[in-house]
Amino acid sequence: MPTTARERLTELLDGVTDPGASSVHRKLPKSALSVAVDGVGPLRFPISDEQAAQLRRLGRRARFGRGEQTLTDPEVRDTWEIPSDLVHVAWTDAFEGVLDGMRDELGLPPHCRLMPELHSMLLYETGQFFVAHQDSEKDDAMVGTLVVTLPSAYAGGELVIDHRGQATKHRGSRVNVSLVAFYADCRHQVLPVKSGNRITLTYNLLLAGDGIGPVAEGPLVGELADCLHSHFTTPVAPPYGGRAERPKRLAYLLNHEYTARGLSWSRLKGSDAAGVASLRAAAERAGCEATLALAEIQETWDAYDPDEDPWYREHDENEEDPGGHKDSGDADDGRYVLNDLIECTITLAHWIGPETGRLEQISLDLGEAEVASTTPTTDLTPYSSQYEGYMGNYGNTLDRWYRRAALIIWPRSRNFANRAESSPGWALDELSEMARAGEVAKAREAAQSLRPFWNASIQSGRQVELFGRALRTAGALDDAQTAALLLSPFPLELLAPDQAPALARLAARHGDAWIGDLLREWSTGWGFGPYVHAPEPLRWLADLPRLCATLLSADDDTTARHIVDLSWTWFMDRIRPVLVSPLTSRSAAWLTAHGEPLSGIIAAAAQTGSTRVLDGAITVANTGGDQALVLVTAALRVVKPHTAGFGELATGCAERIRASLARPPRTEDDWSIALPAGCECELCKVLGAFLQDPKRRDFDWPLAKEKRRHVHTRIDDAELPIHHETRRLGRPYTLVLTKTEALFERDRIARERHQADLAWLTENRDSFI
Ligand SMILES: O=C(O)CCC(=O)C(=O)O
Ligand SMILES: [Fe+2]
Repeated sequence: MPTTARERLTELLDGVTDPGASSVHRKLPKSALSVAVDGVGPLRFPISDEQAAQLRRLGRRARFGRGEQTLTDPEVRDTWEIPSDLVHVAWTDAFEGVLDGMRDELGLPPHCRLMPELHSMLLYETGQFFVAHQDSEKDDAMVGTLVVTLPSAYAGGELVIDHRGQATKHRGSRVNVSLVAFYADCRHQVLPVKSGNRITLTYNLLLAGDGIGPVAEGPLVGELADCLHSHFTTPVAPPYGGRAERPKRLAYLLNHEYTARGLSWSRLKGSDAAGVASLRAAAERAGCEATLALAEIQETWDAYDPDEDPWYREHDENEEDPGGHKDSGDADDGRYVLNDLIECTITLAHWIGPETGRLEQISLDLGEAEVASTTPTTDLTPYSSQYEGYMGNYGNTLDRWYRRAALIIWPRSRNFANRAESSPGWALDELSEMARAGEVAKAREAAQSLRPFWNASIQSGRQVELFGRALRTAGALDDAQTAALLLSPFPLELLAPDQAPALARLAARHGDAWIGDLLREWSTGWGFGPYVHAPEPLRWLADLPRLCATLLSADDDTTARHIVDLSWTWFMDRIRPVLVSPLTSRSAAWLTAHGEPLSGIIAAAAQTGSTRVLDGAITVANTGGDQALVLVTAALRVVKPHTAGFGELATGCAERIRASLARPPRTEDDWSIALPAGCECELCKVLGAFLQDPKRRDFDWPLAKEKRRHVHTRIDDAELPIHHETRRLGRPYTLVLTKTEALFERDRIARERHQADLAWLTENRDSFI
């Protein structure tokens, strides 16, 4: 007994839509067609070995498509293709009738016609084959393929058509013409020919006329409309708790597969035509809108590889081995054993724009309660899959990706909000359009309906492109609260100089508090940890002077100063932990990479007169350790000569380097090393004392495993010039520490670097102002 409206709807559709065949087979007498090939003459049926040999001489190795490419690979496709401009085919009238019969059996509406378009003539000699594949749609109107096998004597070479795990084998004949038509989404293959020659003509089947299915008669449409009504009025609790809400839409997944090119109201395959026609009529009756869409589906299964030894997996304690990570393509997919479906996400990626009628890119995640289908996704073949072996934190998984078409239905009352959620760019343009037409109040009200999902839709969409549109729309709607709503989801680093004037206009209109709040919100997205590699905001900071110059020339000092302030705060939060960590090769490289953003902030601070920032930078340079010196030197190295803001920094920096050089160099017998702060434990006290002692070079230290590990880690993290080794003798083992010559080498290199920096600073003294 179906319980939800969705289940009732699925059952109704399942009951009335005749699934139609996915492939159909006919035999015709050999008199049904005549074929002549230039250079060979008329073919005589059954085709003799001699004529086959003549065809072979005209043939080229057949190619096949993969994605955008056309390839030859005899491992995939081993057959000869006779150039189709040499081939002339004449059918008797019987052919028309056969095509109409095939159309009906495939479940296509009676008022349209299948139009065959000769694609190629193929010759399979003994041993030749074509592995499983799906034909590409070579024309927008193409719905399937027709394979005509000409009469000849051969064995093997069966055409195997797969549909939802069911394989149908078709054999040709010595005396008859054999015709097989199938939908373009069926995978098929030609098994190796065991003896003789197999000769086929392949046709693209185009659908002519309006293929929109008939709307079922009787009570069905009314019943479906009732289901839709109850679906949209019954709140559903989310699977992981929370408040029950009414579903916003219903996505009915179609039975056949469609490519972006082939998705069209008038070219639906088999049962889909009738199902969609009835459901669309029901949507109309229930006051709903409907359109066709393409969904990306990802399933994650708890799965295992029966060939993998489970004992080995569970008992493997080898620390060196991070676990068996293995990728596999779909060819391997079938060998895994599936346990539970852990997760399934369905995202709409394209739809036929309800207004434009054209395929548009969208991005919208569907909830479980928003999806219905008569064909379970597991019956289909994934277009890609990946097996992930045991990774330590949870078991093995098999990910599978599918593409499915869907009819999306939503209540007309939610038209604006629903479409906006799938396509935020459309929503922004639509709001601007309303405002331009003088309907500003209506536009503001519509904008309010975006609130529940606006952040999420913008963050999953193409933000760069949407940002400019959001600024324009916020201007057109001319209301502080609405503008804040529309703009809040964006990150600050999207703000480019050419958008600065639009932002300055909004700031002037809505006031200092408004722009302050907005900028603060934009900058909270910058929550990166100190070692996360995040080049985008850094590049944006380096370019800050250009942005500020544009704002200043638009007379917006306040916004410019706010931005410099927020940038400095963010930058310092990011840099602070590294300034107090040991200076290692890794942290030095990281700090150097921050020189350019720092110079951007300082130059912008000088432009905007932000003394807090300028003073802050000087304090860091004068009071920070060697780490700060690395950072500030890197910043000075990249500033353009005569950029304001750097004079005092350059002087302070030079003084500190001079002071450091004035200290006497390490003497030959001084082996003392400072252990950086960071741990106060007993072990570190012992380690620190050994390091500090200028006389001691070696230390044999009996220590248990965990303790040895702690000491290693301290030494390695700080890149100290100490060699460490475990002598595996006695209990506990002995950790052998030895100070290395690198200690002196490093000192020498540091002095040389200081000398070079000082010389450079002195030489360029006048360019820092
Ligand atoms: O030769 C056949 O039976 C089928 C050939 C085929 O699958 C193709 O050309 O795509
Ligand atoms: Fe094919």
